[in-house]
Order: sequence, then structure tokens, then C-alpha cells
Amino acid sequence: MKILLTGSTGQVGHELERSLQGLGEVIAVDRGRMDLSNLDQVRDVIRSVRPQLIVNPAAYTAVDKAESEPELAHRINAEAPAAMAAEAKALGAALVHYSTDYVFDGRSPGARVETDTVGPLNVYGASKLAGEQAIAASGVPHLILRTSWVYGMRGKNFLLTMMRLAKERDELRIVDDQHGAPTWSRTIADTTALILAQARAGGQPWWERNSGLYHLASEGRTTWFGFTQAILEETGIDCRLVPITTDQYPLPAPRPQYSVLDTSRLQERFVRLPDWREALRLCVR
Ligand SMILES: NC(=O)C1=CN([C@@H]2O[C@H](COP(=O)(O)OP(=O)(O)OC[C@H]3O[C@@H](n4cnc5c(N)ncnc54)[C@H](OP(=O)(O)O)[C@@H]3O)[C@@H](O)[C@H]2O)C=CC1
Ligand SMILES: Cc1cn([C@H]2C[C@H](O)[C@@H](COP(=O)(O)OP(=O)(O)O[C@H]3O[C@@H](C)C(=O)[C@@H](O)[C@H]3O)O2)c(=O)[nH]c1=O
Ligand SMILES: [Mg+2]
Repeated sequence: MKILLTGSTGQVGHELERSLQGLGEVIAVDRGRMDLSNLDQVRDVIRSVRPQLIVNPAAYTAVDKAESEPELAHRINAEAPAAMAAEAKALGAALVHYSTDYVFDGRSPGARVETDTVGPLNVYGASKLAGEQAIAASGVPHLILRTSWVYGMRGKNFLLTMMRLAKERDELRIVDDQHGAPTWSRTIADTTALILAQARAGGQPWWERNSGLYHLASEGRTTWFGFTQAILEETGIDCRLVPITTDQYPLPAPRPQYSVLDTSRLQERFVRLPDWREALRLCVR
């Protein structure tokens, strides 16, 4: 199987480049080869590579910056995936795509299932939702994997930011009223590969029975404050932590208050997911 992988310089893409190796020939394209803001280039690359599977972790992920660049965010997060879906469909290929807990408004507590009402609060979330909807509407065989609070030992993420800040400062003030599940980039990549491998082992292409939307995040939940406490415990870095409210940390983009994803659908069909705290421990190790 020929697999076209985007975003291999990103957190999830980097892990996927490793995790997908056993499944076929992985052709990784970076921004230089395929710029997602250039839709003609997206189409041209897919037509020349002719993959059987496209895996697309590339995205515009700068949540605050997106508020002042809505058109660019929409092109990368919605129009490019729509173009990938159309090209994949024309080739008879399938598409694996990633989305976010930020498609939800998060106004009430409780974990969200795939069929729950969406209502993004910010430009990033709206652009990601538009991407999901375009793929679903295209009729291409697909997996859309919604994840949350991604971290890892490379790239730009909350774990590395907090490790740096905690070393630099005596005290950190961290929001303690936004609830979610931190998810290790490696969990996402390995789970993706497992789903693809399992489905293939069934003797029929996975999309014949399992095309659709799935929540893929760690088990359990915490707040950004709780996540930071755990980061300090695991890394042994010493710093005073002060819990604050969202109002006390103003940012350009509003964030959902409760965006825990219910992952039962994925776990019942495919594979168990690890607890967030345990995954953090393994990652830091
Ligand atoms: N990060 C998070 O907390 C979460 C992420 N997600 C979703 O998971 C997926 C993976 O995210 P993650 O790995 O964390 O993202 P990263 O921000 O770590 O990586 C983004 C990747 O997209 C690439 N990219 C951005 N713009 C373009 C462009 N115009 N053309 C080509 N490539 C581009 C980047 O390339 P370059 O290095 O050149 O910039 C990079 O490889 C995304 O769909 C994201 O929306 C979902 C929930 C949480
Ligand atoms: C740096 C810092 C942040 N915070 C708060 C701000 C914010 O409410 C929260 C998280 O901040 P960040 O900007 O790192 O996280 P954010 O960019 O909102 O992370 C999101 O990224 C996108 C791509 C997703 O899809 C989401 O799932 C989610 O992971 O932590 C503090 O309270 N204190 C601090 O010192
Ligand atoms: Mg951010």
C-alpha cells in the first residue's frame, strides 16, 4: 500500500512516519513539497503520487493566531482536506484525518460522544469542523479521528512549554477551570496504525465497515493546572503553581470549558486507550 503522509514535521506526523512503516510505503511530504494553503499544489501532488491512502495530520494549529488569520486557517484546515477527499475519491483511495475537541462549545460538563452537537467557540475550531464536514460530505472512505491536548517530546506543546517556564520562573499561574484529556502524540500515531492494521487483517478494507468519525484521546481527564502538576511530578522540576480561572488569563481565542471526549466507540471497535497520567509518565521517561 502506498501511503501519502502530510505534516511529518508536526507532533503527530513525526510519530506517524514511524508508526505507519509496517503498513506500506510511506511517502512523507512536508510544506516545501505540498503547501496546504496552495490547493492546486495539493491536487497535483496527490495526482502524481497516486496513493491508496492519504494520512493528514498537517493543520493550522495556532489557536490564538487563527483569530487574526481566519481565511488562511480555513484554507489549510477545511479547503485542503476537502481537496484531499475529492482527489482520494477519484483515485479510489481512503483518507485518515485528525480533528479536535475544540469543535465543541464545552458549556456543560460530561464527556462528548461523536454524535453530540458541535459549536466551536474560536476560528481554529470552526475551521477544523468545516474540514470534518467536507470530508464526510465527499463520500470518500475515511477515518476522522478527533483528539485533544496533544503533547510529546518534540514540537510546540504544553508539556515542553511548561517544562521551560517552570525552570525559568519561581511561580506559574495556570488555568484550573478548563477540563480535557492530554494525549501523547505517540498514542495517536500508534492507535492509528493499529486500526489500519487490524482492519486489514479482517480481510476486507477497514472502510467497508468502519468509515466515519471517532474520538481518540487518553482516558481520564484533568485541567491545565492538573496537567502541569503532573508534569512537575514526572520531571522533578520545582516551581510554585497557582490555580487561576480562565478570566485571569485572557487570550485572543476563547477555549471550551469542558471538552473531554468519550472514546467508547473507538475502544469498543478497535483498541483500548491509555490513561492520560500513565501515558505522560511513559512519555517523560
Ligand atoms: N496540537 C494539539 O494540541 C491538537 C491537535 N489536533 C489536531 O491533530 C492534528 C495534528 O496536530 P499536531 O501534530 O499537534 O500539529 P503540529 O502543530 O505539531 O504540526 C502541524 C503540522 O502541519 C504542518 N503545516 C502547517 N501548515 C501547513 C501548510 N500550509 N502546508 C503544509 N503543512 C503545514 C506543519 O508543518 P511546518 O512544520 O512546516 O509548520 C506541521 O508539520 C491536527 O489535525 C490538529 O488540528 C487536535 C487536538 C489537539
Ligand atoms: C502558558 C500558559 C497557558 N495557560 C493556559 C492558557 C490556555 O487556557 C491553556 C492552554 O494553553 P495552550 O495555548 O498551550 O493550549 P491550546 O493552544 O489552547 O491547546 C489546544 O491546541 C489545539 C491545537 C487543540 O486542538 C486543542 O485540543 C488544544 O490542545 O493554558 C495558563 O493558564 N498559564 C500559562 O502559563
Ligand atoms: Mg497553542
